[in-house]
Amino acid sequence: MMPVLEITDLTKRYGDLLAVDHMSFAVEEGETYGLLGPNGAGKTTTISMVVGVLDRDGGEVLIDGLRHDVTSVKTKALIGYVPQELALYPDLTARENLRFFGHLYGLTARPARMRITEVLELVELHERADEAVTKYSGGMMRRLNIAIGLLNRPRLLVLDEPTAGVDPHSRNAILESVQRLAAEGVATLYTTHYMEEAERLCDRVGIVDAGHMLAEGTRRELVGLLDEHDRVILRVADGAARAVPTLRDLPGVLKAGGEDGDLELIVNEARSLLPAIIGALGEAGVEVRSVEVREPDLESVFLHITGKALRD
Ligand SMILES: Nc1ncnc2c1ncn2[C@@H]1O[C@H](COP(=O)(O)OP(=O)(O)OP(=O)(O)O)[C@@H](O)[C@H]1O
Repeated sequence: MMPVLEITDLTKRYGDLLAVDHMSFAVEEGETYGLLGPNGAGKTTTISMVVGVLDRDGGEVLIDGLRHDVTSVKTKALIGYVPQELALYPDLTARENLRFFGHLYGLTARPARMRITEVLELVELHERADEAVTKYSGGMMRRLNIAIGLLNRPRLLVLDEPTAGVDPHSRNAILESVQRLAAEGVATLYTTHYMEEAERLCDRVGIVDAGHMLAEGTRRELVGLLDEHDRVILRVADGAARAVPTLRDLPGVLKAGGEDGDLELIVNEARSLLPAIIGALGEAGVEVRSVEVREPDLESVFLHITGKALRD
């Protein structure tokens, strides 16, 4: 299958600064790809070149296999771009804003009306669509900005830090919209410096720092780069030592130990093993009081690769 977006050796200089250095990756249909990196890593510069608002100094961008740059009209029509800055008319209602932008995109009245209803529902603003945008919260404005980016039914949706600084309700609405769009086959390129969000939303993540793509893959693949495993810590009523041999025999348990009221296990995949662990303890007559799972995460991966924390 041909990827919706394929970039090769994308490069950008600002004077002496190599802001993006031979960046390459691809995003498939229905895939959500996250660029994860700290401020200044080059995420915005990369996606500005991807969408064609910024000239590149080197490399190639293909959208649906077609060469794409700042002057490409045909490929630009395949992209929905939602920048960090809001571009809205505050005195108009959400629906009027959408009508205005729909007109700019060349949508005629009837299809526009239908599409506007669809995108309003997608970002969960339909109930407040006829209020002036001045009355909206920051998160609602961000959702309206996304709705505008969706008007032209993009094949590729590009979102630059869409949840930065928004309230939890809007954040959820945004993440759910992206998930629904992915189910419809939209390819999404997403930048964030929130590790949890990249983990929850993205099928694959590219870890970037100082203009470089340091590693990419699924969460599992990236965590697999670490020499770390999941850890399960159980607090039990009594008989901890008695349970240890039983636990060691469970498939997927690499190490088990315990004394007093605590048991600690090193396992392959904690979440899928928990029922077996708790079941085995029950059979051994050991009562479990609490369970804690510690999994290595993308933050640990970033730390491992760069030697520094993702957030300052
Ligand atoms: N127009 C510009 N002129 C000069 N330097 C720039 C320009 N735009 C960005 N830079 C620099 O390029 C580097 C990458 O910036 P970029 O905005 O792409 O990073 P980012 O990962 O998107 O960070 P943020 O999350 O803060 O947007 C930074 O060092 C930044 O200071």
